[in-house]
Amino acid sequence: MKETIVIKCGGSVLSELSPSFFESLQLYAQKKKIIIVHGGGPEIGQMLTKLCVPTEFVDGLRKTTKDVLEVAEMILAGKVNKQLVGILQQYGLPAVGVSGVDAHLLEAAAIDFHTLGYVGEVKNVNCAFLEMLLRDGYIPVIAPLGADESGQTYNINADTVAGAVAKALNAQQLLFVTDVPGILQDGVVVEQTTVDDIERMIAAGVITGGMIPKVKAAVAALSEKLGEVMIVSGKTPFYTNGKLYGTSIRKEVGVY
Ligand SMILES: Nc1ncnc2c1ncn2[C@@H]1O[C@H](COP(=O)(O)OP(=O)(O)O)[C@@H](O)[C@H]1O
Ligand SMILES: CC(=O)N[C@@H](CCC(=O)OP(=O)(O)O)C(=O)O
Repeated sequence: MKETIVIKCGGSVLSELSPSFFESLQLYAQKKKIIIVHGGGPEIGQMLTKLCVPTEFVDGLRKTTKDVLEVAEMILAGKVNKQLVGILQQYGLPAVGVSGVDAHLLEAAAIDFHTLGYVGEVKNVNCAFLEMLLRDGYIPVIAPLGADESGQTYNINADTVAGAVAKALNAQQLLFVTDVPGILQDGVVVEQTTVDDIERMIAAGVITGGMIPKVKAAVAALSEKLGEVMIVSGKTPFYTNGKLYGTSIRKEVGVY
C-alpha cells in the first residue's frame, strides 16, 4: 500500500517554487499518496496593506479581525489555492483544490478570541473525505481555513493545519517546504534536532516568527507512526537519490 505524505508549501516560497520541486512531487506521486496544505501569509499581508487594514502577529500567528478574516479567505481560498492547483496540473499532477470549510474538512474553534480574534485551531479533520479523494487518485490541495458548528469561519495557520492533517490521517511523512533550507543556527542548517532542542532554541531566540508555528506543528504531529518531520527548502532540490535535505525533527536522538 502507498504511504501517505503531507506536504506544506509555505506562502514565503509559493511564487519561487523551482521546477525541481515539482519534479520531486512527480517522483513522490508515483510512490506515495500526497496531500498538500498551502500557506499564503505574504500575499495576505500585501492585500491587507493595499486595503489599509492593519495586521499584527503574535508568536507567528496573525491576529485576525473580521476584516482580516475576509481578506484571508479571499487570498487563501480564492487566489492562492486556485493558482497552485493550476501549476500542479501543468506538471501533470491531479490536484483538487479545497478549503478546510469544504465538506467540513477542518472543524475549527478559536484558540483565544481575546488575543487572536478569528484564529482557529483544528478540532476535527474529515479523514473520510480526504481518503475518498486519495482513493480516486487525486492530490488534495488544502487552503488553511476552517469553520465551527455555527458556520463561523476561522483563519488557521497553515503549519498547524498540515500537522493536524498528518496526525489525523496517520501519515508516514510530513514535510514543511519553506524559503529557508531548514532551521538555521548561526547561519548553518541544523540537520537533526529533537523536541527538547527545539524548546531550547525557542527560549534562546534562535527560532522566531513564522518558524515557531512550524516547529510547534512538527512536534505536535510526531507519533509512533510519524517518527520524523522534515523542514526543507522549496527553492532548491530537496529530494535527490532517495534522500531529503533539510532539518530532520525527531522526538529524541536516534528514536525512529
Ligand atoms: N532559526 C530559524 N531558522 C530558519 N528560519 C527562521 C528561524 N527563525 C525564524 N525564521 C524565519 O522563519 C521563516 C519561515 O517561516 P514563514 O515566513 O512563516 O514561512 P512559510 O510561509 O514558509 O511558513 C524564515 O524565512 C525565517 O525568516
Ligand atoms: C493564523 C495565521 O497566522 N494564519 C495565516 C494563514 C496563512 C499561512 O499560514 O501562511 P504561511 O504558511 O505562508 O505562513 C496568515 O494569516 O498568514
